[in-house]
Amino acid sequence: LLLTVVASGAGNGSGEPAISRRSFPEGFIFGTASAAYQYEGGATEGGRGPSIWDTFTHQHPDKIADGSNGDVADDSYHLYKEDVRLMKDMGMDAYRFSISWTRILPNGSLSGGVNREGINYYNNLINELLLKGVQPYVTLFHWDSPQALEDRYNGFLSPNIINDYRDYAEVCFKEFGDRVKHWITFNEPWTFCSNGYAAGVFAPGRCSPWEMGKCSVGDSGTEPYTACHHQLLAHAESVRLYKEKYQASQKGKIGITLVSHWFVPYSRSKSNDAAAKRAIDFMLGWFMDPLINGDYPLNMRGLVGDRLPQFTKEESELVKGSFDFIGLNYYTANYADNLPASNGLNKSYTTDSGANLTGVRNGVPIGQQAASPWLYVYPKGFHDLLLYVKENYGNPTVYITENGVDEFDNKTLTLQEALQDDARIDYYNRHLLSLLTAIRAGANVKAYFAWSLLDNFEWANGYTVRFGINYVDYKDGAKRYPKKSAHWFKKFLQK
Ligand SMILES: OC[C@@H]1[C@@H](O)[C@H](O)[C@@H](O)c2nnnn21
Repeated sequence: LLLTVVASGAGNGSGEPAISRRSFPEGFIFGTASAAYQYEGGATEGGRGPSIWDTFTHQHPDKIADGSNGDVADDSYHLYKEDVRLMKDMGMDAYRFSISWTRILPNGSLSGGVNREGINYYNNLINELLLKGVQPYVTLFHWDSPQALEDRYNGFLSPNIINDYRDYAEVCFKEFGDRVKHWITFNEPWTFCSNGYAAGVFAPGRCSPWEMGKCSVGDSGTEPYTACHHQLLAHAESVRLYKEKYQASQKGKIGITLVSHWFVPYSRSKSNDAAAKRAIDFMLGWFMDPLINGDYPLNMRGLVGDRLPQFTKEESELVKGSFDFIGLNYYTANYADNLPASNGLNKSYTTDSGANLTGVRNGVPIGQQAASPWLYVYPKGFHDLLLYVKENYGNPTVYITENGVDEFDNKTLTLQEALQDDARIDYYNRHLLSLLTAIRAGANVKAYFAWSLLDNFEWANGYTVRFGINYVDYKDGAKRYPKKSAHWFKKFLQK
């Protein structure tokens, strides 16, 4: 009861960890997470080819809050050893990072050639991690599709990408699989397909003309579903390859990372309960239902109709059960009620669920709003989401692959002031407590990765917000400085 009360209510304010790693089951893994385009920089170094995020930021700087890009970012391409030192100093067990597809295959396809300099970079990073006793958890795709495949056949809108992705994954299994024992095929298909093809605010920036992204091309009512259908099939094909050809000898585990908010009915009514259920089906069920049951949720089938692709019998059997673990990213929660009936003309993923989602009810936010406007602090949602997955999807092995909070980049602060991230300590205190209550209620969670090790390029927000446990001084060679939360984690992680 105490843990639940504290997790849902106040943090402990003092900044001291309310709990520590010793409160968690023996062998529970703690780490930090990152992504190639947000961290590496070296965008044209070492033979790397352009991704759709290079194109998107350079062609549409107006779509990035500060007009910035990942050309240099945190310069982890050169500073990765410093990154490993920081995570080791905190006592982290593992590091989740993504491989840039175009650093390995600059033209996207195997036929375009393997870039040995790219292989070398990731070998150096993996070897440095293992030398310092930190386990690598590798994401194969964190939104940075090869521009060459976008040009050749519209990237994930074409089934051609399934083979190219599988070939790319096989190069990684072959080159790194002797040391990498945890593979994540895709990061958040939901975000890639909704922001990239419905809203049009992320690369490749496609959407219907009336959507907020002001896109020149796209269809928000069909393309999100097509792109993510191909991501699910590419995921399943690469899992089949790993299990048939590599898992026996390499003894690793493979899964996929999904994201979901928790959804609270706006008011107690059957109608709003149903709206909350549609909301989670359209965000989490979109992928969990195929992975667990072999088809999309009934809610989606009923509301999206023939705009939602069909799985063949073989595809359904290939996708169903295609994981050793489910990666889950949790940040926030929304209230859900019903969207007013639409004109039925402007079809879009963003309105198909018929659920109206907001962080505020009668003028009161569901929790403290962070710098990112979509992020409201609601730790109870973490517990409730994990119990929902346990009860509705057979309690699969779950790794929390991201959880975290941001503050604004505030240029009026001194460096010392900018390091005082008490709100982040409170966020982690409360969310780790909530996670512990869920584990004690039977949720099958085996790992937790904090987003993020460093401040980094936050997509359409550029560098205007900071998610790091360590501060990055972009005005001084991306120098790293531990924030107060880094010292908090060092205490929390003491064995
Ligand atoms: O927005 C903060 C972070 C991004 O930086 C990550 O790249 C992305 O995986 C994510 N999903 N939810 N929240 N996040």
